[in-house]
Amino acid sequence: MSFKEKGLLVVLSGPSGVGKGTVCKALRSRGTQLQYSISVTTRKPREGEIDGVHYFFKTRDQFQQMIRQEKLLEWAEYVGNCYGTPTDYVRKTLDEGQDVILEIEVQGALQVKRRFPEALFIFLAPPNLMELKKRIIGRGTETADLIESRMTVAKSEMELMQNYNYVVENDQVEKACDRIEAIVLAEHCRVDRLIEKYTNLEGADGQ
Ligand SMILES: Nc1nc2c(ncn2[C@@H]2O[C@H](COP(=O)(O)OP(=O)(O)O)[C@@H](O)[C@H]2O)c(=O)[nH]1
Ligand SMILES: Nc1ncnc2c1ncn2[C@@H]1O[C@H](COP(=O)(O)OP(=O)(O)O)[C@@H](O)[C@H]1O
Repeated sequence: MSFKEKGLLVVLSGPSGVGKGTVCKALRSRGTQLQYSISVTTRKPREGEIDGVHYFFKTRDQFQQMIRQEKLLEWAEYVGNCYGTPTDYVRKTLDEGQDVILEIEVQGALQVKRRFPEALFIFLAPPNLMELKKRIIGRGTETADLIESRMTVAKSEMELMQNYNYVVENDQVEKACDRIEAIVLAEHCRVDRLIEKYTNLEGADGQ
C-alpha cells in the first residue's frame, strides 16, 4: 500500500494593502509549488484585471446562487462587495496531493478554519499602520472614502491575528516569501501529517 500525502491548504490573509497579492505573485514567479485558487467576486474589474485570471467576476445574483448551491468553501462581504472561494477546485487540487494557497480576508479565513482546522493559517502583517496606508494610497486603486473604509477594517482585522498559526511581516517582499516558504516546508514535516506514512512502513513496496 503506498502512502499518498494530501496537499496542504495554506490560507494567507491580512489587511487590504499589506501586500498579499504582491507576495503571492512573487512566490509564483519563484516557482514555489503552490496552486492559486481564483476567487469569485461581485467587485467590478480594475483596469487590467481579467475574468478567470484575477477573479471570476459575477453579479450579485450569480454570487447568491453560488452560495445557495453550496459552491463556495467560504465567502465574505468586504467594503461593499462579496468575495468567495470555489470549493471544487480546492478539494480536487488537495486530493491530487498539491498544495493550495488562498489569498483571502480575515472573516473568510475564520470560516476556512472551522471547515479545515488542519489548514495552515498565515497572517501577513504590515510593519505599521502608517506604512499600510501609504501602500493603499500608493497603489492608487481606491478613492479617499474607500481608503478610510479599508483602514478602519484593517484595524479590526489586526485584532484577529491570534487565530492564525504564524505572522509574517511584509517589510520586504523577498523576505516575506522566504518566511512563507520556510513555514510551508516545516508544515510538511509535521509528525501528525506524516505519522501514517511511517507507521505503515511494513506494508510499503519491497517489504
Ligand atoms: N473571504 C474572501 N476574501 C477574499 C477572496 N478573494 C479575495 N479576498 C479578499 O478581499 C479583499 C479585497 O480584495 P480586492 O478588492 O481584490 O482588493 P485587494 O486585495 O486589496 O487588492 C482582500 O483582502 C482579498 O484578500 C475570497 O475568495 N474570499
Ligand atoms: N514589502 C513591500 N514594501 C513596499 N511596498 C509593498 C510591499 N508589498 C507590497 N507593496 C505595495 O503595496 C501595495 C499594496 O499591495 P497589494 O499586493 O496590492 O496588497 P493586498 O493584495 O494585500 O491588498 C502595492 O502598491 C504594492 O506594490
